[in-house]
Order: sequence, then C-alpha cells, then structure tokens
Amino acid sequence: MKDLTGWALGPGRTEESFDFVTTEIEKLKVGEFVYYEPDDRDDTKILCRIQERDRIVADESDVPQTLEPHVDADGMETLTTNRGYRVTAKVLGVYDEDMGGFRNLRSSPHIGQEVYYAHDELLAEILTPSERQGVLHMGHVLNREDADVKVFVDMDEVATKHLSVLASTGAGKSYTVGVLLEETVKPGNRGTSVVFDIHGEYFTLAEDDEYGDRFNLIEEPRIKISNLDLDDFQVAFAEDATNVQRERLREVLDDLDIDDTTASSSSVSAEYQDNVRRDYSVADIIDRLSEGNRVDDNLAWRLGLLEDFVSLDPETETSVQELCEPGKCNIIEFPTGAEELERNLILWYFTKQIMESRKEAVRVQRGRGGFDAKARERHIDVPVTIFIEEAHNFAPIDRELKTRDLLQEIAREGRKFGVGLCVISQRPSRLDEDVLSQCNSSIIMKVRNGVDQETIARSVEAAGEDLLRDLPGLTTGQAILAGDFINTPVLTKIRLRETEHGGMTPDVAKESIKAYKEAQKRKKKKRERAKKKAKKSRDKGRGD
Ligand SMILES: Nc1ncnc2c1ncn2[C@@H]1O[C@H](COP(=O)(O)OP(=O)(O)OP(=O)(O)O)[C@@H](O)[C@H]1O
Repeated sequence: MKDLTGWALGPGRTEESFDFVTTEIEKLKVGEFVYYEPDDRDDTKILCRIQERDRIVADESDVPQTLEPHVDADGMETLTTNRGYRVTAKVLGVYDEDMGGFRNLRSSPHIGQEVYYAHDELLAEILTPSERQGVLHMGHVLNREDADVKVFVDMDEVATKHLSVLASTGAGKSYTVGVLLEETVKPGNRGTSVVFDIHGEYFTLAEDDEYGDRFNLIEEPRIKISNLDLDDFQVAFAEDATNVQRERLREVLDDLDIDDTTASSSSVSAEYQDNVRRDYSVADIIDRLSEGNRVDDNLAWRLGLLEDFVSLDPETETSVQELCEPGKCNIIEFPTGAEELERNLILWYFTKQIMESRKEAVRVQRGRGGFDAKARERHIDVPVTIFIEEAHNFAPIDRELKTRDLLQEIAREGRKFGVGLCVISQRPSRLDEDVLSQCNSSIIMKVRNGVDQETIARSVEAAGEDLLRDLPGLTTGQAILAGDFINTPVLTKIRLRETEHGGMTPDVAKESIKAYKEAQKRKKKKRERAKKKAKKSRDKGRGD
C-alpha cells in the first residue's frame, strides 16, 4: 500500500538532496522517512530523510506553475487550496540487505515525481537486522509509537569501533546505557563488558530477579599496594613527581620488595619472587622513606594522601578475571566519597590491565608465543567493552592525564585487541576530541549547551546536521542513534527498562515533605522526652 505524500520539484542541486511539496506536514517531521520510485526500475524504492521544512508563501511562490504540467488535477487542487510546505529531503539510497547499507542509484527525481511516506514495514525492513545474534533492541522510531517500528543496533560495532553517549544531565544517558547493558547480556548475545560506575547507578541491574545473575557487581575493588608501579603512583599524585622523587620512590619500593620476599637469599627463584605476597601498606612506604637522612617531605606528604584511598590494600587485589567475567556485565563501583585522584587510579589501573591482558591474549591467539605464568593467570579470552561514565573527567580536552592517554590508545587501537570503549558524557565539549571522534557510533540525547551542540556537530558527522539541529527539542528518553552500529541515523524513543533504573531523578517535593514530617516527629518526641524528664525531676524534688 502506497501513501502518496507529495511531489518533487525536480532534481536537487546535488545528488544528495532534493525538494518536494507536501500538505501533510504533521506526518513529515524532520528525521522522518519518505521514498520515491525511479521510473526505469521496478519496485525500487529510494529512501530519503527529511531535513528541512518551510511554509510556502502563496503569493511569492512559483511552485504551482512549476508543478502544474506534471501533477494531476486532484493533486494540484490539494496543493493550491492548502498551500503546503516545501520540504528538503536527503537521499539515502536503496537499502541493500546483503550489503547491510545503502546503494546510491544516481537516479534523481524529476519534476512532479511522486513522493511516498515510508510505511512502517519498509522502515522495519531497514532497521531490523537479519541475524538474531549480536543485535540490541534500543527502542522504536520516534513518532511511530503505535506501530512500534523497532530500532536495533549492532553489538559488534559497539564492541570494536566504540560508542559515545552524549546528553545534558537528566536527559536519560544512564537509563539508556542500562537498556544497552540489558540487551548485551541477553542469551543471544552474552557480551562481556566492564562498567566504571562512578555514581552507583547500575547496581540495580545486579539486584534484578531475572537479570541479576548476568551481572557481576564488584562493590569493593581493591588494588594491592605492592603491585603499583611508578606510573600508577603518578596517576594517584596530584602533581607530577620530580625525577628525583621518582628515583627515591623506586629505591624505597625495591627495598620493601626485597624485605618482603626475604629474597636476600639467591636461592629464591624469580618466579617465586614474582608470586610471593608483599603485604606492605602506604604507611610502610612512608616509614621506609623517612629512614636515614634522605627524607623527602614533599614525597612523604604526597604518599600520605594515599592513606585515605579505600581501594588501596596491603594484602588483596581484585584480579582481572574477577573484573571481566565472560558473558557478563561487570560493574565496578567506586568507593563512596572517593575523590578525583582515587577515581583516576581505579579507572587507570584496571583499564590498563584489561588492555594489557587482551594484547597478550591476541598475541597468543595469533600463534606468536605462549603465556608466561603471570600472563596466563590474568588473561581474558573474550572481547570486552569498557563503559566510562563522566568520560570528560578521565579524558579531558585541556589537561594532560595518564587516563586520557590510555583512553586515546584504546580508542585508536582497542579494535585490534577486542577492547571496545563506550564514553558517556554530559559535557562533550570538555571531552578529548581524539577519543570522541574515534567513536564510530553515537547515541545523542537532549543537549542544551550551545558549545556542546557545536562539538557534537563537529565530531559526530554521521548524525547529520539536520537531525542535530533539533537536539534542544528532544525530550527525556528521545535520542538520535547514528553511526556504524545502525543502518541509517534514526530518531529513537529509547525503550523502557526491564530492570529498575538506579539513577532515578529524585521527586523533590515528595522527598522534602517526607523529610519535613520526619523531622517534626523527631522534634515532637524530643519535646515529650524533655517534658517527661522535667516532670520526673519535679516529682523527685517533691518527694525529697
Ligand atoms: N527512555 C526513558 N523512558 C522513561 N524514562 C526515562 C527514560 N530515560 C530516562 N528516563 C528518566 O529520566 C530521568 C533521568 O535519566 P538518567 O538518570 O538516565 O539521566 P542522565 O542523563 O544519566 O543524568 P545525569 O547526567 O545527571 O546522570 C530518570 O528519572 C529516568 O527514569
């Protein structure tokens, strides 16, 4: 069934777009889809996306004259009585299922060519992948709620070529990431991911009755102090240590290692020394630093700050295997109240291990040697996608940070080693441009800030200017999905979560009233207790 919706005004100035006239403007919002059929090809539909709409000013327009010889009397009648709109449409091409993309047929519409509304079945054909595995159901095409044209994305693309999730605060980023994670752990997918959950928004996934066992919640990630190397200390320090300080710290750590392995004896093998427990604390490092006459107060002070890091532990370490249970989404919670430097250290330390471990695994898979004992212990044999909330803090555009270098490396090279990156940010303009532009897929939601909008327009080319123009107009849960993980950019209403969302916006009025009432109750009780106490002492006084 065809749904005639307008007439082309002829070929556009370029092959990429053309104008047509319509009166059905309610249906044809920016981002909607139409198609035309080239005369010389049977059953071929050239799909187009609406970019712009302008009301036709009757007296100034030459549109009726242009179309008159080409459009039948009924059509002309509709156009002249309703005036209508001039709409610009971007030509996407003919969808080729085998190719999984659009082919451009170079067949521009002629004047008066009929333009049809793309019905739900046609859209569904394009947006529904033929494979059943590795597809993630994210929601439905916006404005097509009734028919529910589902929007799917390709999990492999996320896992290999990275994803950005960008929006102002409260627009629905973590809710959407929750939907994505629910999908990745479904039985047909069983993707492995690691989420750095800074604000404790994802634990509800692990508590869900149905989904819970597909998630691995790491509530107390621990880093064993003796496993830290100089670069790790550098990440945890507020300012770069001087070369002299690095040298001194190296000496102290070497001393402590030798003590702990009791390895002054040359009979202890290197492998034993590697595996032996070295259970020293930050305080031990500072003590050792203060011994002798070479005290470095500044270094001691820097180290002293690390004593507050809950994640640093003299004895235990969360192993990379615990962090990356295959087929599960592994959620790393940050210690409550962890400050910026501790957060940087946690992200740096574990992300670096994941990357190193995947490099080793791929090297061995390619037949280039085997694992040494240490590598075998920490090897991860599945591709992993790392989700990073507040990514602009770890890879800022304007600050040298080791975490930024690491995220740039993953964005550039992660694909080769099966390490995917999903960066989530409410301030894309503060996010490192290299990291952002390496994300080949994007989910973009409401963005209010003009500078952020400009950054997105610059770095997320796939989304198309036309769709991005409407960013401030999106409401919570509405998103543009664009890039390699979807066949064509599409305005999407993200589906409802199957698990509870852990980052609910508080109901301020409700919570304030509740807190007020509880405070009043407490006050009343306090007054009553004081009264009782006074009465008791009066009674006692009388008795005396
Ligand atoms: N697709 C959706 N359907 C229904 N409700 C949604 C949807 N997306 C988000 N919400 C609601 O909107 C609110 C904000 O969502 P969310 O916590 O994901 O925002 P956010 O962008 O991550 O914010 P922040 O940057 O402050 O963490 C939540 O209360 C959530 O329940």
